[in-house]
Amino acid sequence: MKILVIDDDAWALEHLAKLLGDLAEVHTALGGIQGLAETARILPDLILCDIDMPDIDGLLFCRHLQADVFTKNIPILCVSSCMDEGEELAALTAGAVDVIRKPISPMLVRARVRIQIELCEKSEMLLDLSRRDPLTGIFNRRYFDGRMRDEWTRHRRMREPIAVAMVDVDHFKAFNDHYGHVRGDECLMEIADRLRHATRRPGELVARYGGEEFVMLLPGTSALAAGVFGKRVCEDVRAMKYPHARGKNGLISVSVGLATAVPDESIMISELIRRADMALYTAKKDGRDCHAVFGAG
Ligand SMILES: Nc1nc2c(ncn2[C@@H]2O[C@H](COP(=O)(O)OP(=O)(O)OP(=O)(O)O)[C@@H](O)[C@H]2O)c(=O)[nH]1
Repeated sequence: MKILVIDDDAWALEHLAKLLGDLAEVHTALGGIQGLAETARILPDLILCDIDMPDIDGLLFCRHLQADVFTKNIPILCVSSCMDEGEELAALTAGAVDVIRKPISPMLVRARVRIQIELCEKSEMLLDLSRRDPLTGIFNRRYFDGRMRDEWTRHRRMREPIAVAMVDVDHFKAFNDHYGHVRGDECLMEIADRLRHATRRPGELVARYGGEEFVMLLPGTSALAAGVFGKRVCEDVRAMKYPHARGKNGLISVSVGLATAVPDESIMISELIRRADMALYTAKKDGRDCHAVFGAG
């Protein structure tokens, strides 16, 4: 948890930093301009900002942060030496979450900062929960969709290939029928864990797409590299040696369909996913426990 304290008065700055030092990692900035630079550099979780500063005042500072998508959600506690109701309202309207009065009461400042830290931690937890699949703990489809959109735009700009792998557990209905749903759930958790370990490179991601189907996002991956990846995923799951009485060779296995594209105006994300799905269908038709790359013969 990083707190940035901004004040044009060096003494007040040091006093506040000392007061909060045991609650979080405290950074300081002398004045609004330095405050903006420090915000961009460290992206703090919480900011305490004096209102009355000669370069950029606290209200303008709040508006700057509100206007930027990367900083608009950082809570700002404004510190004011003015007892004016109008200024307090202006600060709250500009985006501050609360206003602290100078001369500060150390106990009240600490209590207010603690509340904000707790709120930050709770919203971080909720954000994480909203991104995850409750059974397996890996990312869910909604998070995958968002990341895919971001990566698609980035790859389009860089004119680089991006690949998607659809991974489907083989004969899973038979697994459930034979061992029951609880064992089925346990099996999905183990497979998710194995797939998570298979995504090693930065930017790679695995998500539960639904039911017994997983999706993997592979940035900067050509068709050739996608094929190598698909083969390794099948091998990794095979190596689990997870018993499946009605599976191929008595073990759990997966089929993997992959598709790759350099994003441009001729193709949409949904088309890439459809191609990966078609490749998955090919892998199932080829006998399962194998991979297929769309368009690769
Ligand atoms: N235990 C458990 N089973 C699930 C879950 N989600 C989906 N399933 C089961 O997964 C099975 C998927 O069956 P099918 O779509 O027929 O596919 P399959 O039996 O794996 O056959 P192939 O894909 O052709 O190899 C169904 O029986 C679903 O009930 C889950 O969260 N937990």
